[in-house]
Amino acid sequence: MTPIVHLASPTATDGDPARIGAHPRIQRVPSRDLTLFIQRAFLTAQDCAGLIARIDAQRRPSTIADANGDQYFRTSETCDLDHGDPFVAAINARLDAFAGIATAHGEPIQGQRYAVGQEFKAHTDYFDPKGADYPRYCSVAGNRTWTLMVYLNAPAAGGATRFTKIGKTVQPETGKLLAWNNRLPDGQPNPASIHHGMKVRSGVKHVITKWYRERPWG
Ligand SMILES: O=C(O)CCC(=O)C(=O)O
Ligand SMILES: [Fe+2]
Repeated sequence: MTPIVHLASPTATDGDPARIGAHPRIQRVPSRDLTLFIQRAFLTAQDCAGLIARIDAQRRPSTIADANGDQYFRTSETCDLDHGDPFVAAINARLDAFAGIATAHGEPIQGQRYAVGQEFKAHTDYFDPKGADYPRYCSVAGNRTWTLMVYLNAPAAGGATRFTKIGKTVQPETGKLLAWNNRLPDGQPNPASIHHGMKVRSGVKHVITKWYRERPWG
């Protein structure tokens, strides 16, 4: 079990790279074009196992916005984690504390599961403001701002995350967190945040994804 830690909920509406960069054991990926942080062992193996069990119990086919005609663009499965579950709520509080962003600005955590051959081709997490699905996904809460993603395990082969524009590939590792800003300093979407969840070659890969919004969610 995750110890119950009472974290003060942050009040900021956006992530602050200086604050995130000051966390212990944090690494910043050198890039002029993207603010991207890595922290190994953000979650324990026990936390990860608890999340994997919940994801496996509740999964559905993953979806994308702005369908592009490629039915193999995102072939994984997704789980909408239940935030009424105290275990999930505790992990959510830790993600918010890490991001330094008010809980109200976060979407519920999702789990993603990739079997052999499954992937999520190169995409951005923000919604294209000119895309047909933008009003549907963004009219209330605005666009996505920061992404936090945690690998829950390391598949036997494959499943890296490749940031194609900045030329950085991150290997899955149990409990390793990635955090990046999907926006430029002026608030516009940052195309250099494009990334590819590469095919799993052997084993199964699980991650959680946590997205923050410009305005409160829901
Ligand atoms: O699984 C990965 O490595 C990337 C996942 C991802 O990019 C997403 O869910 O938006
Ligand atoms: Fe993504």
